[in-house]
Amino acid sequence: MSDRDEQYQPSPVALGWLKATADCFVSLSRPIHDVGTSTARPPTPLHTYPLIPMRTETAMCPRRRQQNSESQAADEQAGQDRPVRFGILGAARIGPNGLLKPAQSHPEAVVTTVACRDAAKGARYAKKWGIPKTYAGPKAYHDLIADPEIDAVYNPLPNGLHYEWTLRALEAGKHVLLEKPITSTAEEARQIFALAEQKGLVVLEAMHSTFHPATQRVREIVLSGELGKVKSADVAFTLPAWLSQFAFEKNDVRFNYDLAGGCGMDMGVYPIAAIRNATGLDNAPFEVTSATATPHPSDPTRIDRAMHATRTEKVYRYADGRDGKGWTTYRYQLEAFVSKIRGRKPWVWIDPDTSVAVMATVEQMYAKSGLPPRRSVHLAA
Ligand SMILES: NC(=O)C1=CN([C@@H]2O[C@H](COP(=O)(O)OP(=O)(O)OC[C@H]3O[C@@H](n4cnc5c(N)ncnc54)[C@H](OP(=O)(O)O)[C@@H]3O)[C@@H](O)[C@H]2O)C=CC1
Ligand SMILES: O=C1OC[C@@H](O)[C@H](O)[C@H]1O
Repeated sequence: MSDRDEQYQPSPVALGWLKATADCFVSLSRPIHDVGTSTARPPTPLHTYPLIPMRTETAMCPRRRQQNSESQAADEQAGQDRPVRFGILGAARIGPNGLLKPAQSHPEAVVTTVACRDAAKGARYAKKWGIPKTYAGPKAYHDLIADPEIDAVYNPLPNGLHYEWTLRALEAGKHVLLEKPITSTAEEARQIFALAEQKGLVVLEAMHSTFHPATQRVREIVLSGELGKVKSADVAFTLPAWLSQFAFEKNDVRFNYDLAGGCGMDMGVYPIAAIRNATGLDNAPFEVTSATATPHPSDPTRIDRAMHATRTEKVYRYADGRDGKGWTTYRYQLEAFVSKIRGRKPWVWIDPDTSVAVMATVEQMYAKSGLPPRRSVHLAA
């Protein structure tokens, strides 16, 4: 086993995630006996970046000194000499896992601000997570987006608000880490990426599962052809009903049609993204030939709940015994997002066309199932 191999051995944590949430079953023409080890090199939780770029200023000639102070000024202007400053739109439940905890171990990311419509809730959230600045009230989201001391916005609003608030953030010159599902329609996703490109800003759909090394390893194995050609693929994401009642409130945003809820939106995007990723069909048009929705009792003609399939996967371990101490998918995702903002090449990236393609598949799924299309909404404030 080479040094490179030791860097990466998928962990049981990763496979636990795959088993519990998104089983990806790719049927290959040869049986899986031994899938080998990764040739790719994911970022390791052990590496660090210098926070402040090192500058040595010994006896410089005046010309050099001038150039140096110019480039220093440019760096400062671009904010390259300090961490990316994040603001969160809404005191959302996903905030801690999605950004706050990953940022604690990322030397180039800091969450400085949260905006919450309710002042007391916002203050509790800020205190609990050590966020120095809070905006509250009906203009809170506007205030956060207009804040010149924020470089990137994390948008974990309900699905139906993803589109509007991401466009607003981009218009204000902020990079956006945007929760899944990216938007309510594929066309909205296209518009978001078009605006980001026009403004030279980074938008990433927070499809965190894509960023785990185990996910990338599955892709690598399948695409290498070492196990033969793909014959079929079967992916499912399930949440046990007994857990659902603890995880979600009765009026949860997931079950709210007016906020673009529904299981296909909330959980369906993961299997669609996983199957695209594992088979390398990232942006290929998929034809949804049939879809059947199980109605949700709260809104049976518009909201769907889940069906599921299961699959057991082989268990992998870190060669160096780092079991359980590796990064979460969200942390790998933040690594990629910050790298992109800083002009480095992220180890894994989600192509805008892939996010659009996933959304197009979701749209087709709803159309085939007979449920109405999801729509984005505008916040009154
Ligand atoms: N990547 C992942 O693993 C996960 C991603 N998600 C995604 O994150 C998003 C939010 O999910 P979750 O954190 O569970 O949701 P929450 O209900 O906890 O948070 C949503 C936030 O949206 C704000 N909001 C603004 N307008 C409304 C409105 N009309 N009704 C309700 N809330 C509103 C609220 O902010 P305020 O504080 O201002 O009241 C609230 O905190 C979804 O898009 C979901 O798909 C969710 C869970 C996991
Ligand atoms: O990862 C997740 O797990 C449960 C879902 O309801 C949630 O929104 C999703 O992103």
